[in-house]
Amino acid sequence: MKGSYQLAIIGAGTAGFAAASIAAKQGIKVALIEGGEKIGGLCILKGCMPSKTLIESSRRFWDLQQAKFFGLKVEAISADMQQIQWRKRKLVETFAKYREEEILSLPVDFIRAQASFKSSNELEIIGRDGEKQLLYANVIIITTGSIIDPLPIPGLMESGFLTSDSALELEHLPESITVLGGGPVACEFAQFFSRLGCKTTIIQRSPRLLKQFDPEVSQCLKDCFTAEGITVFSDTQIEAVSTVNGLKKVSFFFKGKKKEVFSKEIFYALGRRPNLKYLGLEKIGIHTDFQSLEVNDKMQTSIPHIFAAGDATGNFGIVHIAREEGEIAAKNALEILAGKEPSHVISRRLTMEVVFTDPETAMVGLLPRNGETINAKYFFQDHGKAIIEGKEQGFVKIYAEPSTGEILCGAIIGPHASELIHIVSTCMYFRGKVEDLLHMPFYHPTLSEILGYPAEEIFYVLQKRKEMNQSVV
Ligand SMILES: Cc1cc2nc3c(=O)[nH]c(=O)nc-3n(C[C@H](O)[C@H](O)[C@H](O)COP(=O)(O)OP(=O)(O)OC[C@H]3O[C@@H](n4cnc5c(N)ncnc54)[C@H](O)[C@@H]3O)c2cc1C
Ligand SMILES: NC(=O)c1ccc[n+]([C@@H]2O[C@H](COP(=O)([O-])OP(=O)(O)OC[C@H]3O[C@@H](n4cnc5c(N)ncnc54)[C@H](O)[C@@H]3O)[C@@H](O)[C@H]2O)c1
Repeated sequence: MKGSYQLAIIGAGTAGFAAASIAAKQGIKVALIEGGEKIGGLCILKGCMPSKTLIESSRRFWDLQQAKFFGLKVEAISADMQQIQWRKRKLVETFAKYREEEILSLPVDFIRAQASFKSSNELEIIGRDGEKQLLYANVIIITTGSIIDPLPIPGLMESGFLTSDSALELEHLPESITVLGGGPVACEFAQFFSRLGCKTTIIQRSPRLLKQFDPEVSQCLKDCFTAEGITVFSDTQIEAVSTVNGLKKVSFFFKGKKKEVFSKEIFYALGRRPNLKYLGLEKIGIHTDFQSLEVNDKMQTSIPHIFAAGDATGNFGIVHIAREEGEIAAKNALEILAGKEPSHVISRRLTMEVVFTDPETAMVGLLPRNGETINAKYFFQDHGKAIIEGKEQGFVKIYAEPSTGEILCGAIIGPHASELIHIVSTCMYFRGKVEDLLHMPFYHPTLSEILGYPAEEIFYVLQKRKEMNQSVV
C-alpha cells in the first residue's frame, strides 16, 4: 500500500494543480498523482503557451509585411522555423520548470505515476519504473485532461496527418495544407500556416467557423481568412482521405457535390475527448461514453465523493475554467471530509472564450437563446485608434437585458479583442448596465473607448422606449 490520504487528485495539469493548491492550505493529507512524461499539463506543454508563442511569430511576420503602409521600409524578411521553434522550446521549458517548482512547494505528496480505480476509494498507481501499488483516499478528484482521438475517417490513418501536438514541433512547413475542422485549433493553426507561406484550405462540417461564437463574428473571421488567401469550405461532409502522387487528397461533399482538395499535408483539428479510457471508471459504476464525464454544478460525479474538473469532463477546453472547476471541486471535497454537504457551485454566467486569430475573437456571457435582448455593435473601421493602428477589421457587440439595461453578453472580433473583452466581463461581474459602461472614463485615443459606442446606442434606445411607455400611460 502506497499510503492512505484524505484527498487524491489524479492529474497535475491546470485543474489538478488548482485543486491541490486549495486543499494544501487546509492541512489535510493530499496525494497529487501525475502520470505524464513531463510535468506541466496541456496548457504549458502542448496547448496555450507553445501555440501562442508560434502564433506570435507569424503575427509579427505578417505585421512586418504591412510595414510599407506605415511609411516604413523593410528589406527582405523571412521566417526561420528552427529559430521560431527554439524560442518556443525555451519558453515552454521555463513555464514547465516554474510549474514544477510551484507543485513541489505545495505541502502535498507529489506522486509520479499513472492512476486507475480499483474501487471507489482505492487507486492502483503504476510508477514510472513500472512498480504497482495501491493508494487509499477518502475523496478523489479526476483531472486527467483530454486527448486527441482521431475520428475513423476512411484513409486518414494510412495517409498520415499532423495534429496540434506534432504541428507544434514542425521545423519545416509544408508547401500546402488542408485543415480539417473549424474550431479554435483549426482557426489558430490555419492562420499560422498560411501567414508563414503555406497554401491553406479549411474544410469544416459546421456552417460557420467557431460555431460557439456570435454568428456575425464567425462570418467576419471567414471574410478575413478569405481576404488573406485561406480557402474555407463550410457545411461539408468529409468522405475520405487518400494519397495520390505524393499529395494527400481529401474528398468531401460541399453544396450537394463531391469535391477534392490536394495538399502536401493534412492538419487534423476535429476536436479532443476526455482522457478517461484507462481510469477503470466502469469498475466503480461511473458510466461514460468517453465523450464526457457527467458532473453536477458542484463538480461531483454520480459518486458523491468522486469529483471531476477541467477537460476531463468534456464540457469546456479552456484553462481558466479548468482552474475554477478544480478549485470548486477541492472546496467541496474539503466539505465532504468535514462531514458537510458540498455547497460550492460553479457559475457559467461569465463564461468567456478567446481565439487567438488575427483579428482576435472573444466573447463573454451566454449568447441569449430565448427571451428578448437588445444588442448594438460598433465597427473598428469607424474608430480612431483602430484606424491609427491600421487594424480596422471587426467590431464590438453588446447584448443587454431590455428592461434593466444589464449587460448579458459581449462579442468582439478585432485588435486586442482578448484584452478588450475583460472590460465587458468586469462590468458583467458587477452586474453592470450599459449606462455604467457609458459613464466610465475611457482615455482617448484608446481601443477600449470603442465599447462606449454600443453601450450609448442601447442606452438611448432604452431611454426612448421608457419615454414612449410613459407618454402612453
Ligand atoms: C493547441 C491548443 C491550444 C490551446 N490554447 C488555449 C488557450 O489559448 N487558452 C485556453 O484557455 N485554453 C487553451 N487550450 C485548452 C487548454 O490547454 C486546456 O483546456 C487545459 O490545459 C486543460 O487543463 P486540465 O487540467 O483539464 O488538463 P491537462 O492540463 O491536460 O492535465 C491533465 C493531467 O493529467 C495527467 N494524467 C492523465 N491521466 C492520468 C492518470 N491516469 N494518472 C495520472 N495522471 C494522469 C496528464 O499527464 C496531465 O498532466 C488549448 C488546447 C490546445 C490543444
Ligand atoms: N484559444 C483557446 O482558448 C483555444 C485554442 C485552441 C484550443 N482550445 C481548446 O482545445 C480543445 C480542442 O479544440 P479543437 O478546435 O480541436 O476542437 P473543437 O471541438 O472546439 O472543434 C472541432 C471542430 O471540428 C468539427 N468536427 C467535429 N467532428 C467533425 C467531423 N466528423 N467532420 C467535420 N468536422 C467535424 C466541429 O464541428 C468543430 O468545428 C477545445 O476544447 C478548445 O476550446 C482552446
